[in-house]
Amino acid sequence: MPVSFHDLTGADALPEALFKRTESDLSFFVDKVKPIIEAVRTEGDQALIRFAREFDGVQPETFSIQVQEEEFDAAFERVDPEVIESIRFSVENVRAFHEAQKPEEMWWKEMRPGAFAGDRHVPIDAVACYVPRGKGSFPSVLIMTAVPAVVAGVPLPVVITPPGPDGTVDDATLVAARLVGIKSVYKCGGAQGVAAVAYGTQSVPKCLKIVGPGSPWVVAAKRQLTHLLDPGVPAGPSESLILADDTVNGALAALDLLIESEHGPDSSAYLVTSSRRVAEEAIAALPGYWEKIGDKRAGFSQSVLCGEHGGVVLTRDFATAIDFVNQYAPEHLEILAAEPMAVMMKIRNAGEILLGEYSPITLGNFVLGPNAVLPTNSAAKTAGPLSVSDYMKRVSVAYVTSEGYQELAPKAKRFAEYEGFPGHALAVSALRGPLLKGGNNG
Ligand SMILES: NC(=O)c1ccc[n+]([C@@H]2O[C@H](COP(=O)([O-])OP(=O)(O)OC[C@H]3O[C@@H](n4cnc5c(N)ncnc54)[C@H](O)[C@@H]3O)[C@@H](O)[C@H]2O)c1
Ligand SMILES: N[C@H](CO)Cc1c[nH]c[nH+]1
Ligand SMILES: [Zn+2]
Repeated sequence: MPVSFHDLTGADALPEALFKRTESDLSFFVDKVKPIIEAVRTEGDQALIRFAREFDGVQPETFSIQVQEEEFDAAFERVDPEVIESIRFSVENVRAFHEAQKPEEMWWKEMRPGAFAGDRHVPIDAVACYVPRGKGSFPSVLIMTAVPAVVAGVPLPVVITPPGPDGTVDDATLVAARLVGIKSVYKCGGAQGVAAVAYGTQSVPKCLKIVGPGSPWVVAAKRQLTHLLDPGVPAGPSESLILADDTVNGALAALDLLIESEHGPDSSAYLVTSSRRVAEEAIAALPGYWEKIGDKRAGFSQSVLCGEHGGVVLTRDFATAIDFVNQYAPEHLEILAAEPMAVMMKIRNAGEILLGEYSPITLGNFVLGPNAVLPTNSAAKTAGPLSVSDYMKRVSVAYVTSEGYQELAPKAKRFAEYEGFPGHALAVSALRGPLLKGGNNG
């Protein structure tokens, strides 16, 4: 299968079609998730068990939706100590990054003499972290979604994730949950999992917000339930751009192009370069890499890189390659260039930017510290990575003294009269003074 090659050296404009993701059209999934959501709303746990059997192939007769203590213990027994060590390492870095990012509990400043105003940051009461498990298992996503919940101080952080056919949650995901400090893990994924935390069931607590990436089933359900559940950073199928200038080894660019292309056929991944040599070296290197990653992942990577949502883009010059990045607004961007920092300053739209040959996307996905749950489908034009602030809301606070009131009240009264609100005006009129504990100083 040939790698999709888009030679834009003669093109006047960048073709819109290249900016499309599989997520762009969710109509098929939207219709299909409606009855699933309705079944969870009306039947609760019974529907979750039925869908776990239907969509996740769960076999055992008895099946507890909530993960039990002994299941966490058994997971620690089964997971390779080196994997546990990598999870610990990741948790440490991700926690340190998010602690540094945590907003202060409260700030305020004196706006005018005697008039103080600021913000308090208050954790959201209950947040669900979605950890996917379809085409793979994602303990790293548990870390990325649950660590900031714990750092933010969310009173009820819960994890939902699809069960495997044996009715258990992925072992490493349970190890990560315990190391992060998460106690409540529920075996439900897909649209039914999203519906469970939106409505609450006999086992699953109702949450106010859901964070974390997922398949189109998950994304479609989140969109249907926005009136009940804040859907958080829009994170769909993984996607990446590798931006390379003419100083780069094309085989290295191809190696890093491979990374996100192996997630699934719904992913997107392009190498964008103004160097024909880099493009040709990359295209030549890919088949050798596919041979090394097994049939399943090679199949996913090929369907992306040889299909409509990936491949190699050759632009007429490097400025056009940078334009491509800004219009595409990728989830992950890796810059391979002689001066990656200088190039970075020209990028306006990307979820994350990894700079240089020693910062492959893999490091960011797993262990570096920044959050790897990032906006997909061009949402990076307006949104950023998942962060501690996503688990908190701001509450404005203000306090006005008698002195401050004297200056503010007449100005506010004029506004109220102009906007036609006599009640607002009355509250700051001379009527107020005699009603105050402090006497007639209104
Ligand atoms: N943006 C990020 O940070 C990030 C990180 C990791 C993964 N991802 C993306 O998340 C996605 C994970 O998807 P996944 O499939 O591996 O796991 P998933 O858990 O999101 O989806 C699997 C679930 O989908 C449901 N489902 C599957 N087929 C169905 C059907 N025919 N009808 C109804 N429901 C069905 C089932 O409930 C199943 O449990 C991928 O697209 C991957 O690229 C993104
Ligand atoms: N690339 C994903 C975010 O788009 C994160 C991840 C987890 N595991 C592998 N990759
Ligand atoms: Zn990845």
